[in-house]
Amino acid sequence: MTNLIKFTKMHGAGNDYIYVNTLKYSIDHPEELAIKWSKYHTGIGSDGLVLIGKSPIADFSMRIFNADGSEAMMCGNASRCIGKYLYDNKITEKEDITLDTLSGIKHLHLAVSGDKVSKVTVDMGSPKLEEVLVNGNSENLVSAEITVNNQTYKATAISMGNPHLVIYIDDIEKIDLPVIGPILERHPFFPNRVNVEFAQKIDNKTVRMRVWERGSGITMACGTGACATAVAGSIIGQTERDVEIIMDGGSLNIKWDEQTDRVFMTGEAVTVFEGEITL
Ligand SMILES: N[C@@H](CCC[C@H](N)C(=O)O)C(=O)O
Repeated sequence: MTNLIKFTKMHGAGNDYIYVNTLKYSIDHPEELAIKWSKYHTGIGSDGLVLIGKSPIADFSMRIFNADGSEAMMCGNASRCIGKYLYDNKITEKEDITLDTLSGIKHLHLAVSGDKVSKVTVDMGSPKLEEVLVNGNSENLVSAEITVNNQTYKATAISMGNPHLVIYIDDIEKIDLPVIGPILERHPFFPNRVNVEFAQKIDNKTVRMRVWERGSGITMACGTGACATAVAGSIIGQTERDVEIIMDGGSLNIKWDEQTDRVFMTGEAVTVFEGEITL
């Protein structure tokens, strides 16, 4: 008997995932499917696989698998797309949704135009300084030196529920991301690997950022990475707390609220196509 799974391909600023509603279709080996389906030539093609499910403590749940099959704690772009998926497919009528993730419950606020969601704001919670491992000791990196390929950068490590290494530089075009990204992803400071963002300040409220994602490589955008970039920029005095982060595939507005310490991410969510695939 063939087992046909209905999926939806969606993107947020070009960060593209395959979405499966596990309330209808059960998926019992997502790590393998994320690898197989993410391949552009022999699969569906994506940055990874996202499973939408039920939760005992929130309206819905999200699980996210990178293109290499590793499971991630959080995904900013996927949380926005899930808001659109649920509302556009009439699975919920709510415009405020709680989402159970491996990094806690996230709140989504949907901007609806007609009967479709155009933008989503996600309360990403409070950022933390990510602990890195230096000579066996746990340390924080805030504008601290990290050397790769004989080049020293000033880096800040931030957790947005998942780990990020943010490096502000003067000219982002000078970075050979396909070469340096994988080296930094597996730098000994990060035994569990890390997402890497190179950022260039345009002005106090605008940053150009490129990302090398842990487990997926170069992606067109990264929601948690945009949040980490905004937080790092503010901590090291490069930017204000309300900024536009321009990535290869589009931009996100990130606001780090001074009163609550919470980070709010706002951006688009787009449905690309739907399809069916055999397990
Ligand atoms: N693209 C995502 C983050 C996906 C997970 C990341 N690669 C990790 O392993 O932590 C986003 O939009 O936040």
